[in-house]
Amino acid sequence: MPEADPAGALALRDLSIGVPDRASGWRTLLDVAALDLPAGASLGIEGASGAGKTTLLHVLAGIAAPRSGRLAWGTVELSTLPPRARDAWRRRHVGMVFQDFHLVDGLGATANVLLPVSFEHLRPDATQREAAAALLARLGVPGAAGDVAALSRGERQRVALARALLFRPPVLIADEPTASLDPAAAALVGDLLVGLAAETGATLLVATHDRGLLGRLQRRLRIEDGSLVPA
Ligand SMILES: Nc1ncnc2c1ncn2[C@@H]1O[C@H](COP(=O)(O)OP(=O)(O)OP(=O)(O)O)[C@@H](O)[C@H]1O
Repeated sequence: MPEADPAGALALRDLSIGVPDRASGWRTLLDVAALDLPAGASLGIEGASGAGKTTLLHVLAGIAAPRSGRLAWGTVELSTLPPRARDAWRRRHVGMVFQDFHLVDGLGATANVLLPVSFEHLRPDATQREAAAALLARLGVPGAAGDVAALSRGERQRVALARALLFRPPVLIADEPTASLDPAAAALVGDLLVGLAAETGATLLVATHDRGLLGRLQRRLRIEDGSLVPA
């Protein structure tokens, strides 16, 4: 097992998370007094629909800002960074996997895996192409050049997983990654997600209702009545 990158250690203090609200201006979804995760750990987050799982993951990924409090990954105080600096941090440190894959139809699997390189306004080099092809082969995705629209849902999620892992990020965040898959595909994607996070030393955060996937994670918390409680 590789040593986990210290950039993947999470520390939250007095964090308050919510969403804009038309009537009151702001609706708090979740308050976290303290949460620490060592680099390389895995955490599952449960909670009823609308509890705030996605909002929490977005804050932890730096997509959205907390209302107040401290959020640090390693030595980076993410909660103090302006949006552009948060985006730059996220591109270098976080791999994201979503329930609905976020693939670009019309492109092949390899091209989809290489999309983060294009987001940096760069052309993928030979090493990156080889890394993408190797990941897809490792994940058992057939026909890397063919249109991803022709792939099964489980195969599409494996392409999304390869894309999240391309830069071997210290943090892997997955939002209901198995929810739209049949049981066999969900089990395979769950195994790969947990296995590859462990193999690369990444800290893994997963919001999910999938009991099988939750059972493979080291720690489980539940959003209940605006707090994070042991699940
Ligand atoms: N940008 C936004 N503006 C206003 N309200 C929002 C915004 N994003 C989410 N919400 C609301 O915040 C609440 C929490 O949403 P969130 O998507 O985080 O929940 P969730 O636990 O992930 O739910 P699900 O399991 O259904 O995906 C919901 O009531 C949602 O409608």
